[in-house]
Amino acid sequence: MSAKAQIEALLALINNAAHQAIAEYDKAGKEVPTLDSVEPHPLDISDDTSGLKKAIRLLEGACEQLCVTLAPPSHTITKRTQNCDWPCIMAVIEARVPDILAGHPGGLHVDELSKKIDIDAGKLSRILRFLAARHCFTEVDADVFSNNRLSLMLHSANPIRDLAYIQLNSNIQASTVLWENLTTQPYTRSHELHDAPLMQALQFKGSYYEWIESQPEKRPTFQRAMVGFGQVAGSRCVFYDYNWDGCKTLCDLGSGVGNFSMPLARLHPEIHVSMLDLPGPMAQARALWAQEYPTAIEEKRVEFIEGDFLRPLSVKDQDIYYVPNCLHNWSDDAALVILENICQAMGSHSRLLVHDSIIRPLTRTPGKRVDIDEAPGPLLPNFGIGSARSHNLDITMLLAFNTSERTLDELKNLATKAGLVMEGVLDMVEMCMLEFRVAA
Ligand SMILES: C[S@@+](CC[C@H](N)C(=O)[O-])C[C@H]1O[C@@H](n2cnc3c(N)ncnc32)[C@H](O)[C@@H]1O
Repeated sequence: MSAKAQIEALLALINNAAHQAIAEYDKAGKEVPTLDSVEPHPLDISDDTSGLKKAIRLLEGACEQLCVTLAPPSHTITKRTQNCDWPCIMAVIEARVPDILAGHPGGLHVDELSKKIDIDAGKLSRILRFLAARHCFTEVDADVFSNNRLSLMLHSANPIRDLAYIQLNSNIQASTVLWENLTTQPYTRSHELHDAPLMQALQFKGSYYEWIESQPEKRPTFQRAMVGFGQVAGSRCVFYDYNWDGCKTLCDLGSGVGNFSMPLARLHPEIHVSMLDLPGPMAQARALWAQEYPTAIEEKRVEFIEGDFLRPLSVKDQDIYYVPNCLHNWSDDAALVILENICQAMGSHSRLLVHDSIIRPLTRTPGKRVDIDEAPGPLLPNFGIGSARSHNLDITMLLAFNTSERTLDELKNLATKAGLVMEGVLDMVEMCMLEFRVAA
């Protein structure tokens, strides 16, 4: 296809995808909010966001490919290497600027803001101006800033803020040693968790989870960040897109505080849930459920198990074993041990659901069966920037854990080695859920 034909095709995709996105907002009962709006749209907090996610994946993929095609390459590369979102977002999170502005709906002059947070007004103004130029905060008058749809995501009451904080903190620190980690001993060819760039940067002799366990004050932020991740990844569409009929017992492995288990227990009170995680998260889970869903505890519909999925599991013969966002934290060897432990606990009726981000192929293989969505040409088959989060997560795993996100084939092969057979794949746009049974 010629460049001109590609450009026309991309413009058509952009037009269609934008109209699909508008239709999703309308369907949710309210039209698309303007960027300076501070009222959440029903779709912002909906569990069922697959339609919007599909439209945005196409839109972002096509817009980026169009810009990269038409802009001089020097422009695009320079733009990417001059990314100053990281330090500016970190500064407004640390200074709690969105929290302060929440008390000033008409906006606050930077001189007043500067007095409240003790940061030089001129420097603060430039940081806010940088972010406002990217639609995070609104400059309502010269040097007067107010919150908007994006900046409210960084308010301390929003778990997306915790996700941003955790990711920025670890990625910024780990990035400073990545090159050294890739090229010097003992890190260069190591796949050990304790040799991850972040652990090197922190000079911590252990893995990421040992680091988190060693700092009780960091645990709540991490678990809230996981709530934020579940929201942004649209994980809850699994409640609508998977058939839960017939499930009476479920073991949620690496459950955290129950991002998945609590809504499931509310939607399906007939299911008994066993949550299993390390002692720190389990203590947090008990406290959270006692506060937010005591009925489930009183009715003995939920069990909290301090455990280690790298050891044989005590919870046997469940209808479903559910592993959300966990395998990517482990090397192939360790992930195989986890899968083998689950396989040994499963009965013939049991199903294992692995819910993770999937790396989609960047090449098309004619004749190969495709179990997950593939983008139409001239987009890259993985939707390009439309799938950016899986690749960002892949690099985040490299930085913090020395591990990776996996392709569908890589996950399938690991599970086969563990004695499992894949029964199906649920493509949830950003995440995938793979269903397995024990091999006969
Ligand atoms: C990325 S978080 C996912 C949390 C939750 N499943 C979610 O999706 O929000 C991974 C979880 O695995 C837990 N974990 C780490 N090592 C573990 C182990 N050896 N045994 C059990 N859980 C573990 C962590 O404490 C953490 O809660």
